[in-house]
Amino acid sequence: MNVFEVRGGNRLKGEIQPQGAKNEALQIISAVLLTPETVTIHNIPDILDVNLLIELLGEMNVKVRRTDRHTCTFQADDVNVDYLHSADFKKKSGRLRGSVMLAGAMLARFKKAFIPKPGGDKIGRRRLDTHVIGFEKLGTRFDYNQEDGFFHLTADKLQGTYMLLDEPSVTGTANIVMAASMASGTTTIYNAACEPYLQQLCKMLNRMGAKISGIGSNLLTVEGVDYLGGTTHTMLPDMIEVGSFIGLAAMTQSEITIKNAGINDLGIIPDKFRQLGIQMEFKGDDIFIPEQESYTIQRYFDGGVLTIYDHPWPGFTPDLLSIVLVTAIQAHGSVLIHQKMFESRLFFVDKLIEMGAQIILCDPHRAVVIGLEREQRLRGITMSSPDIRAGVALLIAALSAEGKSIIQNIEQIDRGYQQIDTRLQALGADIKRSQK
Ligand SMILES: CC(=O)N[C@H]1[C@@H](OP(=O)(O)OP(=O)(O)OC[C@H]2O[C@@H](n3ccc(=O)[nH]c3=O)[C@H](O)[C@@H]2O)O[C@H](CO)[C@@H](O)[C@@H]1O
Ligand SMILES: C=C(OP(=O)(O)O)C(=O)O
Repeated sequence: MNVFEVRGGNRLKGEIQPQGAKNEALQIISAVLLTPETVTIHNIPDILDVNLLIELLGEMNVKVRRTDRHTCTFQADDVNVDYLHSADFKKKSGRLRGSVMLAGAMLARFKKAFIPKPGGDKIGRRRLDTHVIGFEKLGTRFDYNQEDGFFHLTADKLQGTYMLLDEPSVTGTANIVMAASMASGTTTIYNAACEPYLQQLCKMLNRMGAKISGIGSNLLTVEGVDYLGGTTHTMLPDMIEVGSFIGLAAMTQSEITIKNAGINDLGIIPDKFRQLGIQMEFKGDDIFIPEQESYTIQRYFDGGVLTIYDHPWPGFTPDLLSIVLVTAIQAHGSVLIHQKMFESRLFFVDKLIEMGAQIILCDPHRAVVIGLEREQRLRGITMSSPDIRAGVALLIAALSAEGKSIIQNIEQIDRGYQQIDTRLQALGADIKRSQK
């Protein structure tokens, strides 16, 4: 088992560039199944989840050629649909959430798909109803196998229709859009998710010949086409990494420049960190975060305590709430963190409390952070990373703490952050990966 050994307290300095977006990559790479032609993808993050998805495509007989570490060419001209029945697929696909999105593309092209019991973060119930009901509305039959947790999906033909999604599920919308792109007639998807990940997917599909309008809104119209062709796509910078680096800079009192941050696609993210009192300057597409001795959490106009909560895009992404929470630990003032979507994503605060943070966990969804105002440092401890974002939040806490911390289960961090140890070492962080 790999662990990170962290000695906290160093101020960091320098430039860091975000990787390509993980959650976009999982959609885009699934979409290569929609065409027998070549698809070239740039800025692919070199992380566990994405590498596993690429491996799965290889096992399905998709020709994969890595031209460099972050560029791959895919050609799905001889897909082995039967691989999806194999024990190997069940095992591997169950290790990441993104594998569910193979289904939309498979249905569009082969009228047959499986949704595995998905992996991904164990952060509470993560239902797939929106995906399956959307497919059903397009004319798909499904069979749910209680034993293996697999949905078996088949269709004679996909027929466009109107649908109002039960919730704006990110991977669900991606799946339905991919299936609808090659259905007969027009599909209208209302209450669609509209994260930049999805905007990027829709733009890519349009370049392949799809007819999707309403991109960036919660009302997508997809006119089905018979055939999609090859294309080239470049992933946006990972907005969750950008947010993580902003939080890291504030907690460790560091001066950091986030290069090529993709500012136009960050939505409300910079504003949420500004509400914590963090200063930042946009210089072209870079974000400069100055060293700040202190930062003060804003209050509402009426003096009320600030609440930061998650909401479907363009609201604040749930994937950054753990980072906001940890960043508030050394602020002046208090904030209520309300994680509405996931019911098990806040339990990692136990470790932060053990390190000396002042946090009240009100219930599984809400925690109040009372800032320490840098009057007292956190203490290093041994802890285990429960999910990707909590893992990085703990890493930020450890880098700001006094003494040594050991972070176990770092595979969780590696799922989503590319060589985070070496990249942070380059900024002056004392972090070592070792086997225990
Ligand atoms: C691979 C990938 O892209 N993963 C992201 C994707 O997961 P994923 O697509 O799995 O998440 P969903 O958007 O389906 O929703 C996540 C959970 O939140 C609940 N829910 C969703 C929408 C809503 O308005 N209210 C609500 O309560 C759902 O019931 C579900 O349990 O989107 C999540 C929500 O942004 C992110 O945390 C994940 O990082
Ligand atoms: C929850 C996340 O990922 P996944 O959906 O892959 O588990 C995340 O990226 O924060």
